Amino acid sequence: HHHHHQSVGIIGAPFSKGQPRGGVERGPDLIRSAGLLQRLEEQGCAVKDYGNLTFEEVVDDEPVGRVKRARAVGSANQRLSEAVRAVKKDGHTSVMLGGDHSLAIGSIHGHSAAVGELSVVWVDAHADINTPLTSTTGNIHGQPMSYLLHELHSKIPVLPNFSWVKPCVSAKDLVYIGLRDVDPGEHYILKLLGVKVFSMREVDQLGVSKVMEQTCDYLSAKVKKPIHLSYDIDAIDPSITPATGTPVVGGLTYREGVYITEHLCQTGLLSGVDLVEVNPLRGQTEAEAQSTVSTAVDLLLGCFGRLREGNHPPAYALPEP
Ligand SMILES: N[C@@H](CSCCS(N)(=O)=O)C(=O)O
Ligand SMILES: [Mn+2]
Ligand SMILES: [Mn+2]
Ligand SMILES: [Mn+2]
Repeated sequence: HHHHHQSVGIIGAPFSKGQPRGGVERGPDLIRSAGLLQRLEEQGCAVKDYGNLTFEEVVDDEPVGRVKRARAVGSANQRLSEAVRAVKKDGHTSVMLGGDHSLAIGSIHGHSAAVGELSVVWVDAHADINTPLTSTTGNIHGQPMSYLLHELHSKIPVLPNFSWVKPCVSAKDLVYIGLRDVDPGEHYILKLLGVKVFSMREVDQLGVSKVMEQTCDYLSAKVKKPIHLSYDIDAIDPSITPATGTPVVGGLTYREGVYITEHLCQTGLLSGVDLVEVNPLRGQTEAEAQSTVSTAVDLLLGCFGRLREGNHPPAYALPEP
């Protein structure tokens, strides 16, 4: 048999209705064709590709209050939740390739259905914690965390195709890294709930290694829980990853971005990963799309044992003359 660092289950979620810009649904296949699975296997992972989910067409998905495309988003995430739960039940670390960040609703919900309580590390320029009533855009990719937190449950109105969503994360088990574009309503929520936040100011002040040290100390202060890493490619500076829907200057360097995944990998607690918001149509050139996709691949390889010092297969032996 072979030594396997990790057993990885890949789910493609080609979904874009959490936001208005076409192209983000191309993320899963672009990340695959950039060689993700082959590279994971080369570094000693066992990889199972569960393929791309298909989502039901929803007609007449009229706004509910300000919330846009609720029926499509609710339906897609219910399907994703089932799929992630099954991947976890098969014993893999789940990797959900987006698609927009509204997919974190299903991914985290399904992960928690399989493993129970978990910690969430949310790496993003944005907090994505608007409630349906604080959101000014109505785009659900800016709201996913609000549906998942126990502490916000009373602030969530009834939405069509959302009745299946049960809050499953406690505010004390959530850590943000990379924030630099947070709405007033979101900032109020983060302060009210005392959510742990390492904004880009803290990244500058502490450096990424201290941020990761403090993140892991904070999350394991009481009970070590499986970690769900929800990585929005727009956490990285747009000079590196411009092909995304809501780019914000002053982001993480490539090196900081990879350090985050390398560090979480070595905790041995990484249990589910999202990689979202890669949108090739938002790049001005093919090269910009390629840089964005290849960075996404490298971030994922860091989650599963790749080290910049180099790697070699466990069974490696020098060739004899
Ligand atoms: N805060 C804004 C922008 S949220 C950006 C969503 S994402 N998933 O981080 O790209 C909103 O609520 O629409
Ligand atoms: Mn062995
Ligand atoms: Mn974002
Ligand atoms: Mn996001």
